[in-house]
Amino acid sequence: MSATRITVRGESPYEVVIGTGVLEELPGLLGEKVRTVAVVHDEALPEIAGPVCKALEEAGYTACPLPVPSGEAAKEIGVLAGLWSDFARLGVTRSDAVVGVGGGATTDLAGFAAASWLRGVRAVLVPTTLLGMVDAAVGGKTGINIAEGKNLVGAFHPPSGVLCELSALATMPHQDYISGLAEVIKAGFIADPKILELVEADPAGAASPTGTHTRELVERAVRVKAEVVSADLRESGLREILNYGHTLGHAIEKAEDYRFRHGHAVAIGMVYAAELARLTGRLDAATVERHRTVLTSVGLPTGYRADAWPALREGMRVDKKARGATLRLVVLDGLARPGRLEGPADELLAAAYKEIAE
Ligand SMILES: NC(=O)c1ccc[n+]([C@@H]2O[C@H](COP(=O)([O-])OP(=O)(O)OC[C@H]3O[C@@H](n4cnc5c(N)ncnc54)[C@H](O)[C@@H]3O)[C@@H](O)[C@H]2O)c1
Ligand SMILES: O=C(O)C(=O)C[C@@H](O)[C@H](O)[C@H](O)COP(=O)(O)O
Ligand SMILES: [Zn+2]
Repeated sequence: MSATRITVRGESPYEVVIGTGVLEELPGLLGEKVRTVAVVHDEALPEIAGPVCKALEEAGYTACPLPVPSGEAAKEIGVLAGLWSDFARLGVTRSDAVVGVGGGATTDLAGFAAASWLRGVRAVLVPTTLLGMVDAAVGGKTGINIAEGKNLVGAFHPPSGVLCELSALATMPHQDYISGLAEVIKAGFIADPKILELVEADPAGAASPTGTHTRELVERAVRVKAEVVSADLRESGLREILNYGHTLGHAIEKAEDYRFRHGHAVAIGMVYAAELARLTGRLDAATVERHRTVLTSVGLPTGYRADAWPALREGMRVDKKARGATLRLVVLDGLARPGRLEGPADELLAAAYKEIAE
């Protein structure tokens, strides 16, 4: 089957290329002026980074592999500083490029390294996880974590291209795969209910990289993300909807010292947001229950420890959608009708948490 191309519009439009056997398209996404390519890759993925470097070398580029720690351990200032030193040693100039190969943690880091080096060099991303393909690599949000909160340091730096080689998904650990499925389901609730129908019709297939509808789920979620970021790159309004479930989700990740999968935290956060919407009369109980059933059907969590509430309430204060002391959450006014809950009272926030507390 030929590759699918989804264009992200904006100041510098770029393509998300989705398919099997698409690595050969990488040079085309880099452009002709580039000479040195810093290939920032998850250290656990030499079998993917190797062919990427080979494709670049064969196309005449100088590919320099730069392995970084797997997972969230990559999104740390020390790792970023190490990359800056590597770029200096390799002589990466403004006409060169960074290629990020790995899951969302790796591409968030690689993207931010590209954004910050010489005030911005070209980045092309090769996501290797479901989450990376449907969400992290698309849209230009890059960054790292600090102890005070998730993604608190970063930049908007859209890539010049995104290459989703679907065969990479075959080796993904199941829990990491369903973590990505949480973001796919998020796209279903905020914008494309057909996604929910596909997951509900075959939860086991949805939770597998070889499911009948894997490619359709990836493409639908990428289209949702591409449409939103094309309209609002810098999150001045519409883009906030992609943050559905993230206000509590990020607080859970922080409380767990970033050792809790992002998608699992977002799954819990979506049920929390749905309960908030129900308690404020926006969402019917059936749609709240639909959150629980669809997430549970693919093995995702929908509740969290009761005693964690004080820490989570505190953690939510650094949410990027807040304005001053006013917390703002994305909630649904109905299926695929995202709205905002502005300045909720503490009692309301606590009452919704009681509904998901275990
Ligand atoms: N920038 C954005 O818009 C955006 C969007 C969503 C999420 N994110 C971020 O993405 C991160 C999560 O990304 P993730 O879920 O991809 O996790 P990840 O990058 O931490 O990868 C998860 C695990 O999968 C392994 N892995 C990656 N690809 C593999 C493959 N093909 N085969 C076998 N193992 C593989 C990794 O080594 C790691 O152990 C979080 O930091 C989150 O904040 C960013
Ligand atoms: O692209 C966006 O915008 C999103 O909010 C997508 C989220 O899935 C993603 O986790 C993002 O990194 C969260 O951004 P943040 O600004 O809340 O850190
Ligand atoms: Zn997310």
